[in-house]
Amino acid sequence: MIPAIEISNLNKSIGKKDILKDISLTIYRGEIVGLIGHNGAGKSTLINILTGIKKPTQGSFVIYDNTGTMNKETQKVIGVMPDVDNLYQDMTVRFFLSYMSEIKGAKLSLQNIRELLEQVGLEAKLSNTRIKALSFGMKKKLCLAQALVGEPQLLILDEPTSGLDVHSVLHIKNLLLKLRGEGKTILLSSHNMEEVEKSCDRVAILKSGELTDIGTIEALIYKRQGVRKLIIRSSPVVTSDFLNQFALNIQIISQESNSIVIQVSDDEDISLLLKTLIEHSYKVYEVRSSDLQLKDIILGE
Ligand SMILES: Nc1ncnc2c1ncn2[C@@H]1O[C@H](COP(=O)(O)OP(=O)(O)OP(=O)(O)O)[C@@H](O)[C@H]1O
Repeated sequence: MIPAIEISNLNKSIGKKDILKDISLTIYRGEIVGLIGHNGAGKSTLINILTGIKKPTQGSFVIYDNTGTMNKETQKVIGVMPDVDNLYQDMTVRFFLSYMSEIKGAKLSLQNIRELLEQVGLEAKLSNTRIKALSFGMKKKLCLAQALVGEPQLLILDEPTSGLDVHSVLHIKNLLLKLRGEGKTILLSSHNMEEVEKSCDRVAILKSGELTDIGTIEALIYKRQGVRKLIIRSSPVVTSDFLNQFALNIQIISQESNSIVIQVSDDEDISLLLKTLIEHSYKVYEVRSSDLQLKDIILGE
């Protein structure tokens, strides 16, 4: 695995306030990493440091073999979404994208602009519209289109889907997965835990400026929960006597009037349980995971 971003002992203080505390983190090429944490945890500050908007107080980082500050080489490698408020409101969409591509040393044809807009889910006919006439969601997609100018190897995206409708969120998620398939690296911050669960390979958790954990979602959940749990709703409800009678290697953790929560360590045990229930004319209405989700992890932080 080759690193795309290597952050070493990064600190950021403003006045007497420590905003980022000793962050060390490696993001590998070709992965999507989600940066999550409460409001004020330091996500935007970290992203702003990596994208050259803010300077760290201490520590260093390497992006695609370029150390520290944003130079021309790094700029070519990174695609960054600007803040919606920083868009040039009087420019047309087309002029804005051409202008931004020139800054990056890329040249966009009208066809390239149309393709970029379509990629982010904007209609190509919007290319002659002034930015101030776009809705918030459209502006947000334009910001993403700008990040994609020049086909950068690394995308650093601060809340790319906040404020977007469900279709657009899905569209952007699929776009990010497609880009990852092409070998791009993506670091994104988000409060949308479902989006993070569905698109990120690993998740980094920031809490009050500290990196408290990083790993795959499964690893983060397993670390906190330790075991796999399933809810089974059936008629009649399954009892421990039933499990003992058939020597099923399953432990009941809790029981409701119409369902049980079981702890399992092997998929085969689930299969055997369901088979036994059906053979004994049990009606199984629902089998679902009661595993923690990312939102539970954040709530527990
Ligand atoms: N210019 C500044 N001066 C003083 N404090 C600041 C400044 N910018 C950010 N902070 C503080 O730094 C901390 C981290 O802010 P940051 O915007 O990085 O958090 P975040 O995790 O992105 O939050 P959110 O999820 O709300 O966007 C907050 O406590 C914030 O008040």
